[in-house]
Amino acid sequence: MRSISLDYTHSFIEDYELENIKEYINIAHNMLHNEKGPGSEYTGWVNYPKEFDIDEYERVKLASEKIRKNSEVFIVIGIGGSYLGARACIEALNHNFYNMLTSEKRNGPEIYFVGNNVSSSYILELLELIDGKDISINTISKSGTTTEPAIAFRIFKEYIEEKYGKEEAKNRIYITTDSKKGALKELASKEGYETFTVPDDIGGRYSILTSVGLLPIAVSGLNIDEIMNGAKDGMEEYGVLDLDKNYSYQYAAIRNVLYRKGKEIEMLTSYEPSLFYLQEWWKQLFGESEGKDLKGIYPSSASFTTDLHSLGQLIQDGRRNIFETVINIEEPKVDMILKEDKENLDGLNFLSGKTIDFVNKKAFEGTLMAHTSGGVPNIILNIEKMNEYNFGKLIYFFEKSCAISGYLLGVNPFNQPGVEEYKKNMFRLLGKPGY
Ligand SMILES: O=P(O)(O)OC[C@H]1O[C@](O)(CO)[C@@H](O)[C@@H]1O
Repeated sequence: MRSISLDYTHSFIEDYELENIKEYINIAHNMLHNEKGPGSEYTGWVNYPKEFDIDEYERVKLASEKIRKNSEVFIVIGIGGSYLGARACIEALNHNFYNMLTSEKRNGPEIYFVGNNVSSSYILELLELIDGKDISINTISKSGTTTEPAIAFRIFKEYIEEKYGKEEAKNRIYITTDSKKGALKELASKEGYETFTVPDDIGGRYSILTSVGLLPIAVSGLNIDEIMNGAKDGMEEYGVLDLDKNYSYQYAAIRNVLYRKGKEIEMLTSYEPSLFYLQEWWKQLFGESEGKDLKGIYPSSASFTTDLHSLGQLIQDGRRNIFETVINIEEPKVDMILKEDKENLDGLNFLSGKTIDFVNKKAFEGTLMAHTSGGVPNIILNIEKMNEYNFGKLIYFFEKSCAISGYLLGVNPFNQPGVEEYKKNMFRLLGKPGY
């Protein structure tokens, strides 16, 4: 039994439909593995779990230990692929109320993310929140020129220098950026900050398993060795060119078949609120990779049962253009049994002796029945338990299926030319020289 498995028996897809697409999967696999497809210069993530720079990896661990010792607050500055992966992992695997725990219980600094918007209230209220606490910051930007994190870094650099002085600030500022170029690289070299690299051949949205994700994840106390072990096993399991055995390729194939049948919206759902940022990370991965050349599945997400009371109506009875992919965590982190109540005023005694997760699983089963009876195809991704190992494997599962899916669609899954449009307009409106 594999720790992550895919069940497409509720997707309304017949085996022969997958059989029909097998040859295209083979082509996509060869394009990716032989570096013959568009964007092949950004496929360094494919072998990364086995070929990463061990010296840098050890430096990440040392830096994380130092930060855990000298900081009550750790600030992660970055946007898109430069923060979503770390946030997804930290939230999925740590306590649901991590930042609110006492420091003894949390066993690591509070972690906040900034530079992923341009909200003055957000930035200033964060500064207010951390006032008086010892902090370190990690600015992450592959290009080193993205406006949102650049503004946040300017503000937090000044804050930290005023608080500690320029010399001590150097012990508390960590930069993750390109190995050679960009404003951030230049600034880091000039100021003498400890620097980590985003490999040249790995784009932002595929970078979670590099220092980009690993430093913040390690600061939160999670075991990054286990994450990399999971990714390494994922690399083996999802490298097999056999559609019958490769769940990652099955996921790519099923999405493609559904898209051709007019299912243009995919909703990634979960019954664990701690997976909210995993869903956000997934949206960037698939949205930026596939949404181009007037094509692409629209990646959306929902948190159940919460959103069953809002979006549920639309899914059940609205336009039939949606399919769902459900992340089903088989074993919850913790659980409790519901007790018998003598008076039973709420009428819930029929549940006594059952666990809360039992109720959650029945909600999942009931929703699956309802939505499939409403004609909504469901793909189920069963994950035995959300731990570091399975998280690393899941990341690799999605990255691999996204690349294959992009090639099946006939797009370059590794560029994002459309993102530039808003930036150009914003710069022009702000009066940036050259725009
Ligand atoms: O790491 P950078 O260069 O700051 O880019 C951040 C994000 O901005 C984008 O380039 C565009 O949104 C993403 O692809 C990337 O993840």
